[in-house]
Amino acid sequence: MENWSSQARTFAFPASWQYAQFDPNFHGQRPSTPLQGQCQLYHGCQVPAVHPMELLYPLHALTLRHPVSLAAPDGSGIQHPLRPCATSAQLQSQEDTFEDGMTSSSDCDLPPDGKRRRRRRRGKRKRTKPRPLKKKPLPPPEETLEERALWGGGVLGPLARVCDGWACVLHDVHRRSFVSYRKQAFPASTLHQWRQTLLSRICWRKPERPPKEGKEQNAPCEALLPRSAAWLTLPGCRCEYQYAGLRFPAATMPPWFLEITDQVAQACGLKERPNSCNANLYKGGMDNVSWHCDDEPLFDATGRDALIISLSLGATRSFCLRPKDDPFEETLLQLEDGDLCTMEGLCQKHYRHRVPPEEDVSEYRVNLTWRWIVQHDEGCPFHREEKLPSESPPNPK
Ligand SMILES: O=C(O)CCC(=O)C(=O)O
Ligand SMILES: [Fe+2]
Repeated sequence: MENWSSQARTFAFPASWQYAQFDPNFHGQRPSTPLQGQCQLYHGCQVPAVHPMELLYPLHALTLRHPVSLAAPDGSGIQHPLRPCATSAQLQSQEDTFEDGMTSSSDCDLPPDGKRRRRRRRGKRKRTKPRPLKKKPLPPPEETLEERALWGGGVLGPLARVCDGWACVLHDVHRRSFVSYRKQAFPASTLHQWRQTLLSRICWRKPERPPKEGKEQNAPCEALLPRSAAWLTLPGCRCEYQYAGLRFPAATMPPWFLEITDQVAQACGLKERPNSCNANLYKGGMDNVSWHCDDEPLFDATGRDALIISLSLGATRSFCLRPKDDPFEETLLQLEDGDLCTMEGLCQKHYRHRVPPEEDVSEYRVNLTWRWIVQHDEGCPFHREEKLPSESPPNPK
């Protein structure tokens, strides 16, 4: 259990936040630290943010009601762990306000077969103004954890419930979506070494399109992905990872990468090693990943419970999640060096997530997200005609 008073930090709430909502399960107890500002804020209740106010709060995660224009605090000396997600100009941009984040660079643009289709233009002009965010009806309830246990990587989840050191960030039974979070699972020296090795030994790719014919010879290439990435699988697997119209062939996890994988698996209490990992390199604050869900057929994460485990190394970046049916309910997490974070259950079916651009960040960040391939590509030696069966917990004794 976290100690509230020793971890208290000060940050500012801009007036434009309509609500701040704390997940009652997040720390499991009310803060003893007094809150500065015009209203009391307790665990598990919503309060209108009347005016920019300061809170003394040991906060790791926050669920917000839009609009989330995170103004930088202007008072000097205020420590601000919730840094602005973007400049106000960027907040006005399509990226932030599109209903579905379906910008041309969005990673969730692909149909389920993974092939990008050209949309036919019917003489309509390209939309220049963002479509307003819209709340949709709540989807029907998913099976509860009592009705069907959450079973991933050989553990009965959510991880925050069963594994020491983990905190709950999101516990959405209705949408069977859970996010767990763990700090300081590894010593600083290990993190430093992992980061150096990953930076130098992963074959990072940043796909680009060369300038169109007729353009100047040394005109810059167009970046097709706002970050660098790599895709790793267990030895023998040759599944490609396709997203955003791009294809990442499998690189086999080398022994040093398997070592990192196993240490992370141990910190999660896993009984089984994940069989793939998507790696992202953010070379500065403008590298980002837009709203998307990891719904590629390889993982079948919208059809069954899926566990995705993320390790962050280097720069602190914001990680945001919001339900597909309610883009106004946003959960914001600051992922710091060494932080572990999961997405569990049907998170990919019901939520989208992103790492927004942050102008004030200059350091590199490496992020590894381990997953389980359950439907191997046809060209992969592990391919089977039928999908692998869903995991199920052992029979109760
Ligand atoms: O960098 C992150 O924290 C998220 C990466 C992500 O969403 C992905 O690889 O699908
Ligand atoms: Fe993702």
